[in-house]
Amino acid sequence: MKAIYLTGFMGAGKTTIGKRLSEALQVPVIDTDLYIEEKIGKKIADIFTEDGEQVFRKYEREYLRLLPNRDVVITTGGGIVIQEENRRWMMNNGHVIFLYCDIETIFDRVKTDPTRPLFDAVHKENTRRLYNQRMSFYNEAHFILDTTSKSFDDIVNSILLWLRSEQGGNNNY
Ligand SMILES: Nc1ncnc2c1ncn2[C@@H]1O[C@H](COP(=O)(O)OP(=O)(O)OP(=O)(O)O)[C@@H](O)[C@H]1O
Ligand SMILES: O=C(O)C1=C[C@@H](O)[C@@H](O)[C@H](O)C1
Ligand SMILES: [Mg+2]
Repeated sequence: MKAIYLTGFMGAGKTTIGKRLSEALQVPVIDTDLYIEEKIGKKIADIFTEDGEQVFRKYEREYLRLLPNRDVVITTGGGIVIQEENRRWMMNNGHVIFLYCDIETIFDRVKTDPTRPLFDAVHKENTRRLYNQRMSFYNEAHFILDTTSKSFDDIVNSILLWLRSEQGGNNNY
């Protein structure tokens, strides 16, 4: 099976769905944010404050290429799609699945959280702007799934059905 890249805005459910999907498919899951934190030995929030967003984006771009591209679920950072070369890499190397979620639902899901430096739950207009700016990038996916009012089980089942159709109807993904 080609790698599955789960994309979407902060709070869209990438980590939660990625874990369940990896269990269903019996392949490992790798989270790009956690991978960077382990390799650099710093929390994302500290990379942003100490080194700046551009340095984080460089790590994101470089490490994406080092990850396996078969038999794996990769849950990506919410901003991975802003770099064109990342979008191209993922589209060429795996199944890109965009977990869409309405922004107001995202505000309900994600409260103020210091681990997400770009998520501003106080000045919501900043977060809405970021969300709108990125939408066309997220939409460049192989499969777009609206998760807004769906349960975790429904989301995972929809992805499995789509994967099966991509593989010509067999279950070997
Ligand atoms: N479909 C859903 N229904 C209800 N709650 C959800 C759904 N998807 C995600 N959530 C909740 O929203 C929160 C954020 O989910 P999660 O951490 O999986 O998102 P994420 O896309 O990985 O976010 P980030 O980009 O910030 O890492 C969690 O508390 C999760 O339980
Ligand atoms: O949406 C974003 O730009 C980000 C999302 C997180 O997953 C982290 O990758 C980081 O906080 C940046
Ligand atoms: Mg996550």
